[in-house]
Amino acid sequence: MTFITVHRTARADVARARTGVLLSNLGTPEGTGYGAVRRYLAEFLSDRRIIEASPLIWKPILYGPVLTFRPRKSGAAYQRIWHHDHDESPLRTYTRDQATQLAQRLAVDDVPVAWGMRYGTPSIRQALHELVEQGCDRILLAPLYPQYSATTTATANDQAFRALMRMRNQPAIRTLPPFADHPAYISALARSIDTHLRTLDFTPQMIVASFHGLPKVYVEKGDSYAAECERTIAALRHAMGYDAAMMPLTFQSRFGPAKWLEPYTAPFIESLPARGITRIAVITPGFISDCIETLDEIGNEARAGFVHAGGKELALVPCLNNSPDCIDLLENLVRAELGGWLPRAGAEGAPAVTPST
Ligand SMILES: C=CC1=C(C)c2cc3[nH]c(cc4nc(cc5[nH]c(cc1n2)c(C)c5CCC(=O)O)C(CCC(=O)O)=C4C)c(C)c3C=C
Ligand SMILES: [Fe+2]
Ligand SMILES: [Fe+2]
Repeated sequence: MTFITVHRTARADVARARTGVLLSNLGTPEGTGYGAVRRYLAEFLSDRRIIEASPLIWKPILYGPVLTFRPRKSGAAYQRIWHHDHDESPLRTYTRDQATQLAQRLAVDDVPVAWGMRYGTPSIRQALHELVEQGCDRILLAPLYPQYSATTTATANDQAFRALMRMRNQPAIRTLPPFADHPAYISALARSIDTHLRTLDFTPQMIVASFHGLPKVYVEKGDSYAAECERTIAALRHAMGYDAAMMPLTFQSRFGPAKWLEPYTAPFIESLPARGITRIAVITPGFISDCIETLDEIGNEARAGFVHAGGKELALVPCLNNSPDCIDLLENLVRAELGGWLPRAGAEGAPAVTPST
């Protein structure tokens, strides 16, 4: 193996002792065109944490029908939700904003914050090197998923450890645990839902909580994701005073022919008008940032299906995104995890950090 020597790595110079935070998220294509979306999907769907099937079986399917047809369909969906002013996806805008604002909160403790994407750019490797180059010898990896899944949290951390494998002087590492029913997450969610519902000119008869789905077999093999979604929704119902009939749990984003977690969001929503439920709100507590899954799959596709089935109103409640509540939450989670690593600025033998060249 070739080791990468990053300039200003920590151990060679203890005077540069510093703690950093790396926020990671899933990733997103560079553009909405066929080529950009194909490159993104090829990287995403080649991850063995995402598709566990043998590559001998999966690769011909991936490089055959999937990467021939899916980029056009997904590209059109990205185009509908694209942040054209910044020429980037919403997930990218919100993740960057979260990192920038969290960095402002942590500047007082001299803790830099970098952000990276599991698929696409900026990569988790780039973000890690950015922190090491700023003299960080202690790094908190913070995958921005409230509920753990091997397909999200674990693969984000794997990617950071792949980059660490190539460093001669590794920083010390901590990872942020999932925060499915953390009181700070539940109260931020409850407050944002409540605030949004007050802006509506109708009272929803039901608040559907739609989470990203997962193949059932992954859960049967031990992925704790489904149990974590249950924990989120139980805590949220409790906090908001709703029962399961008023706030049902559903799963979206099924991909491929296998069985995924049920009930599926789209058919569930489409069944409601026949039961006299024509005015609903949808929340997506498996995402802290709006993305193609929330804005297009729910905000466009599910809404169209609901209206087609006789529904009158569907209000999509925004994710926490770059709201002050979201930054408060991230600061709260991160500071709790940095216990014992802060404060070090001004500690004896730890002079101020001044990156050298
Ligand atoms: C094919 C299998 C997939 C698994 C397993 C999966 C798990 C999973 N994903 C998220 C969060 C997000 N997924 C997003 C997009 C997305 N997801 C899949 C497939 C799987 N996800 C695909 C193919 C795509 C791309 C879009 C599309 O073509 O439909 C996103 C949004 C990214 C964006 O740029 O907006 C997020 C976020 C979770 C939480 C999860 C398991 C729990
Ligand atoms: Fe996904
Ligand atoms: Fe989707």
